[in-house]
Amino acid sequence: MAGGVPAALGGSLRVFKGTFIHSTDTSPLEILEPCILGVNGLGKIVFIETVDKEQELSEKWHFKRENIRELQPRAEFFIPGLIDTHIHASQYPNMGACMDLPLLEWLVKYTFPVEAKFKDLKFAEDTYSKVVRRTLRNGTTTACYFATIHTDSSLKLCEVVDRLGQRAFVGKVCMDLNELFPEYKELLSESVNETERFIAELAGREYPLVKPIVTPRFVLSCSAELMQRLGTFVTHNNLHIQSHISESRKEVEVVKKTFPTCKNYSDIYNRHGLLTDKTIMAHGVYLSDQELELFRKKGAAISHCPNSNFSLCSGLFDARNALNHKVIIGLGTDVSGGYSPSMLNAVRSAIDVTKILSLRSSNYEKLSYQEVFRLATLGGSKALGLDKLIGNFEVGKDFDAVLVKTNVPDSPFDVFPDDPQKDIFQKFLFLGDDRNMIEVYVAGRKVVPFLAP
Ligand SMILES: Nc1nc2[nH]cnc2c(=O)[nH]1
Ligand SMILES: [Zn+2]
Repeated sequence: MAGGVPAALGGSLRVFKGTFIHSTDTSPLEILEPCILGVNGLGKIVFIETVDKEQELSEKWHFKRENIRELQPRAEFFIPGLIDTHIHASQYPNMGACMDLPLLEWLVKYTFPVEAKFKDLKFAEDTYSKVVRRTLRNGTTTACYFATIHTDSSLKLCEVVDRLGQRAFVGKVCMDLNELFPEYKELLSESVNETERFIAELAGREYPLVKPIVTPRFVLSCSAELMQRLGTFVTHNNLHIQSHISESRKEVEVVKKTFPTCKNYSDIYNRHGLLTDKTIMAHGVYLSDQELELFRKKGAAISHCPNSNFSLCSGLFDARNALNHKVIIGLGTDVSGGYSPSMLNAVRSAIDVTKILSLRSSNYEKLSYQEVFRLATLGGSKALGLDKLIGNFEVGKDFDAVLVKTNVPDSPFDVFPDDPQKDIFQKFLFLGDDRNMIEVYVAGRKVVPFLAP
């Protein structure tokens, strides 16, 4: 135990000294160096101050100098845990393959068949262990997962997430329509009842960091009655919701034909009670300004999934326009529409998108790499309604963090003596990978290197 703080004050205190890099509401990139940060036994940040306060802090918090974990100057720094606001754990077997078709054909040929396999609990357990370990070692401390329509296997994902120490929302997928792959769908009543069972059973397990999220797949997979029943259910139980919206041109066209009396795609979810301040919708590539305005009014968020939008040739999401409309934005990998499980890849792809958009109109205001980093951390926390708890290194928040080391033996990039800290960070963002993420913490607990086999 570092310092010897009485258990009543939150158990053993851990103290880290070095560089901390994060975002705030007012600044997309703050490099806090050198700083000293304390984490109590409950995993909460209890102080973060400049090092000149060390003496004062050690008296107040009763820690000794020899118990401080000192980071190597320049080569090591902490960033907040990365937040993947949209990932299909059940599509992990296809990750990196099957990207030769547009969305609607891709779903039928590759995606529904792989998801159907999760009826088998053993397959689910093996696959879910792989995906959670993969995301954790890539610095994803919080993930918002889609599972499949199978309740018990969705609960298995919750169990694996809890065992490995990640923070997550997990959704049992709801879908009562699937003409083109009828083996993979539920009856309307089944979808509602099993969602209720999933939520009740998950609550009973009392996993501290795993929460349920109601998951109608998207408009084309759900009958109006299913959406209505889920909408009523979330309203009564104040639950989170995730789905897909306005991802590809073809999809938007079919949706319009299916709901001819609705104003637009967003209006369909809204009329069924599914667009709330606890909603996160993936993609939103073709949302109109009027729809973005509705998102802002409702407090609903968008998960920007640039790799997927490229890989399935869906389109280019204009994050600047959405931010100008004051819509909350997070970043998502959308595995396996997106081929990478890494949020660093999501950051790079989002930067590519903003640059491509700037080529199309002369005074386009590109997102900076700092702003995109903020989307991957603080933005994600807001999109999931967790910004009081995580997203940056503020006192009172949980310590969800990644310890980055640039000079690991097989580092994918080189640092030069004249590189300022900002450039070292930028090199990590553009070139780093899991080899550089030597420790990952969730709620103060070190979860990488892994806790469990
Ligand atoms: N990218 C993506 N879009 C969807 N729309 C409905 N289902 C899906 C899915 O699994 N992936
Ligand atoms: Zn998706």
